[in-house]
Amino acid sequence: MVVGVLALQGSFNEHIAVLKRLGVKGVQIRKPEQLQNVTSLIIPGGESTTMAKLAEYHNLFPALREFVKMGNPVWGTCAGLIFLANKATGQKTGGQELIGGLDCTVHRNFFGSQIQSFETELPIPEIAAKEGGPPSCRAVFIRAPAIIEVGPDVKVLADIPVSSAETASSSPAIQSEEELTKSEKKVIVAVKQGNLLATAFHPELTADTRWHSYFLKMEPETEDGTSAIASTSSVDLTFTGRAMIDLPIFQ
Ligand SMILES: NC(=O)CC[C@H](N)C(=O)O
Repeated sequence: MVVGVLALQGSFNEHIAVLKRLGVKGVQIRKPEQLQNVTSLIIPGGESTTMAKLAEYHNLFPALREFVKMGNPVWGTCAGLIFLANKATGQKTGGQELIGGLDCTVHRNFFGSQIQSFETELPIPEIAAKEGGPPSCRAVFIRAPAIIEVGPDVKVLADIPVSSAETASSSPAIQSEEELTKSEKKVIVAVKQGNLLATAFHPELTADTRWHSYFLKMEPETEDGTSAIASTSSVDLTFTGRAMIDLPIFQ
């Protein structure tokens, strides 16, 4: 199994390192033709406008849209979530190109700027049910987006009460209460739609490999019907200390 990781900017090496821990090869993707050599793709966090300009420069958008349309498993983390969304609000002047495919509206910097980055314990019932381990994970939000509207075929995997997102209520990014999802003023931070997975936070910056393991199982099964990798229940799930929030890759 070979997983592509879009390597234009951002935390692509961190994703490749987690895949390696799970015994899976991750390859950097910078050119459209490289997508032919992989069956799934991770779009990492970074600076989404910069990533979009680089993707345009390398003429990657048509091939990325085709890759999504073919139903290949694709996981967008943070900026990668923005790439996959059909609609993004809070964009920079002039906007940014999106791949689309994920039937949702994302707010690009919902929680505010870099200094409003935060970490929180996030309940992940679906992931814990499938991957074992604790019922929550340490979620690292860096100048994070959030999903403010989802279509009927989108399954919510995690959300957080806006109040618990520390600065969210004072974040300049929120236009109005109406922008939030209707249910108890929660904001959605992880979804799945068919073979598309999207998280507003960075599992690649923690020691918890369950999100990667969950994504890999979205891969086609092997000939004998087993999943392509073993479960991660034996993996040490303790958090490896302070996340790399100030990394330049997220500036
Ligand atoms: N950590 C991230 O990927 C930040 C994404 C940021 N909201 C942007 O649009 O650039």
